[in-house]
Amino acid sequence: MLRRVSSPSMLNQVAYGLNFVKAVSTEVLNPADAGILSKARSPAINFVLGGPGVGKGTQCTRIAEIYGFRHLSVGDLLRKEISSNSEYGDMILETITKGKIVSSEVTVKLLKSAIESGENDRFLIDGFPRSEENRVAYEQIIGIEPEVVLFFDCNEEEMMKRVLHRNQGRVDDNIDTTKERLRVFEAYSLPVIRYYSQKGKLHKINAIGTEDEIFERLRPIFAT
Ligand SMILES: Nc1ncnc2c1ncn2[C@@H]1O[C@H](COP(=O)(O)OP(=O)(O)O)[C@@H](O)[C@H]1O
Ligand SMILES: O=c1ccn([C@@H]2O[C@H](COP(=O)(O)OP(=O)(O)O)[C@@H](O)[C@H]2O)c(=O)[nH]1
Ligand SMILES: [Mg+2]
Repeated sequence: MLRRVSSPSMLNQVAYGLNFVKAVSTEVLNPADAGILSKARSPAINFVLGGPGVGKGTQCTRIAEIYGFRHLSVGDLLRKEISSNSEYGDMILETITKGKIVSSEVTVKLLKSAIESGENDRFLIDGFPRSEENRVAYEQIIGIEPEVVLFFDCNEEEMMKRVLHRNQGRVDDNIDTTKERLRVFEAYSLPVIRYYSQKGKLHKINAIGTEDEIFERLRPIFAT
């Protein structure tokens, strides 16, 4: 169970230059919880990164099914919060609609409970961390080093085309929000990708091709 304290945020949001939505709660996770999952276990974590519409969700579904991972789309976790009328729902909807990044305080809390729930201990975390600030918050609160970080690489024209053809009724799948998501990806997510590249954990995948072709590029990473 996460407790909260009302002291100033332990995450130096300004230092990471994030444009936080003003309405976001100032509550923070208690540092006493940092790095500790409440169940005595050590899950295996893999991150799946890439711009909007690049095919993260599509490939995660396949990898999860064939190689027995639990697929956690952080975007889906946030959308569930909106539809369940949680206290954060309005703020999350506003942030997603603008194509910005939701506060780590909320995202990491949701991710932590999702990791703690269920039986499967091997995770594909899809679409997170989206910024260096997300990454640092994850390290402080969850603290499990990812084994593999996938980066799906694709040109912006193709990503825009895929988003606009996605047809899932998402508030953010329109030209203007997707332009902003592409800008946010470049400004905030690429530094995370560079970080894991420098750590030798990054697997860059060419995301151009058929779904089958891309899955074949992923097999060698997981079929060990
Ligand atoms: N290799 C591919 N070629 C063309 N379209 C694709 C490919 N992979 C996925 N798509 C389609 O592109 C859209 C975005 O895919 P999705 O998996 O939701 O991406 P992401 O999770 O990265 O935003 C979906 O409509 C999906 O069916
Ligand atoms: O860790 C995350 C994951 C998602 N989002 C928000 O949720 C949106 C949709 O994310 P998702 O991963 O579902 O989009 P995709 O990249 O798959 O199109 C993003 O643009 C962000 O506004 C976020 O703030 N933090
Ligand atoms: Mg997705």
